[in-house]
Amino acid sequence: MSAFTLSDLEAIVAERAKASPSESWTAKLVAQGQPRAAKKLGEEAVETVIAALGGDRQEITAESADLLYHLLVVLKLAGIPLQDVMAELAHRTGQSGLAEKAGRPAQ
Ligand SMILES: N=c1c2ncn([C@@H]3O[C@H](COP(=O)(O)OP(=O)(O)OP(=O)(O)O)[C@@H](O)[C@H]3O)c2ncn1[C@@H]1O[C@H](COP(=O)(O)O)[C@@H](O)[C@H]1O
Repeated sequence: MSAFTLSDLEAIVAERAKASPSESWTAKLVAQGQPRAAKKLGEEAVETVIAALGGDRQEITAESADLLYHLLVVLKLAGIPLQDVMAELAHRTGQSGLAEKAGRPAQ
């Protein structure tokens, strides 16, 4: 199993967002703004749905990777740390310990 995490990818996105748009897809997307990034996210979501319906494991895996990457770009442009999303997910488990661990106070 890979030790690479979404947090690692979030840090890469933050770093590459500062690069020149001519040398980085991330920087290019960020420079084009949220409408373009959100449209790209939508496209990747549709491609993931199509792959899921096709049932090819490799395609589903590749499209899911594209989807998660583009989601992180959209979150970056929205100014929302991944940790906030994880805290929301933890909160939904109803386990206050998990929610606090993910950075959201238990309610
Ligand atoms: N995980 C990704 C990742 N997934 C997908 N993509 C890019 O997303 C782009 C869009 O994918 P598409 O299949 O839609 O390509 P396309 O049809 O040519 O794009 P358009 O015609 O829609 O413009 C491609 O250029 C992919 O390379 C990614 N680009 C970057 N990353 C990560 O971000 C890091 C930094 O990348 P740069 O910002 O390019 O340095 C990389 O090392 C990776 O870790």
